[in-house]
Amino acid sequence: MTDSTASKGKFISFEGIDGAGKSTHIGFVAATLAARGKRVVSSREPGGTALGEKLRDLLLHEKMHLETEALLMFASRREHIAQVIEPALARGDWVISDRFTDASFAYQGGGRGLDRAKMEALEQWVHPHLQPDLTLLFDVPLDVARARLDATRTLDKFEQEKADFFAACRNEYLRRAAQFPARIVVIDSTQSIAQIQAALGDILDKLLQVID
Ligand SMILES: Nc1ncnc2c1ncn2[C@@H]1O[C@H](COP(=O)(O)OP(=O)(O)OP(=O)(O)O)[C@@H](O)[C@H]1O
Ligand SMILES: Cc1cn([C@H]2C[C@H](O)[C@@H](COP(=O)(O)O)O2)c(=O)[nH]c1=O
Repeated sequence: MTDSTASKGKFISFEGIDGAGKSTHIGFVAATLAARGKRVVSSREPGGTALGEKLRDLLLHEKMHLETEALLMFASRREHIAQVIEPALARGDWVISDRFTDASFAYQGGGRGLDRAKMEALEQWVHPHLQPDLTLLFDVPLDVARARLDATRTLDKFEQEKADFFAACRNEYLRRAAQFPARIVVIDSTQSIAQIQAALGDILDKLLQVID
């Protein structure tokens, strides 16, 4: 949970393996919150700042050592937290981030095999007192995600990975959902977009009821 003494807004992260469908729903969640009178800041990782977007370009297109990749993800995150997330929460705005630290555990940890303890050390260093209030984990079988990706785009470095990489990412996401059930809500992303939006509406209603 966010540190209530340091922040007044709420922080929602979107997660899932590439092609799970998370980005499709960010606009819907932002519009739902805005209709309920919340000021919303939408952002993404890696990225979200001028420097973070430069790091994103490197991360998504250049080969690099696994630990360099993990460190650059957290470098982008440090900048994102300092420049975007913390100021927005302090103003009372809601922050929606397309990925946050669960992605590092899933991709660099699960997918690439980086020791979880190293990731935990980076997390403690970079954001010891900040966690999303809610994480929406869009979960789909690998073949569904792959078919969605193949239908739509030129693949980046991560999206070109093989099925066993994404299986390990997905397992780590689901392991974390089991570890943090109060924060991470798993959404069956094989459902239609309309069904998912109905489920998201219910989740947001509950979150807003707790607050209002
Ligand atoms: N529930 C759904 N049913 C059918 N198609 C979907 C669904 N959700 C998303 N899609 C389609 O799948 C494709 C990938 O969706 P999207 O870009 O949201 O995935 P993503 O998880 O954000 O991927 P990435 O993390 O790689 O950006 C898009 O063409 C989108 O329209
Ligand atoms: C934050 C973060 C991201 N990644 C990977 C996951 C995706 O393949 C890309 C981001 O692309 P998206 O389509 O915009 O989601 O980066 C990662 O490996 N580790 C991270 O911490």
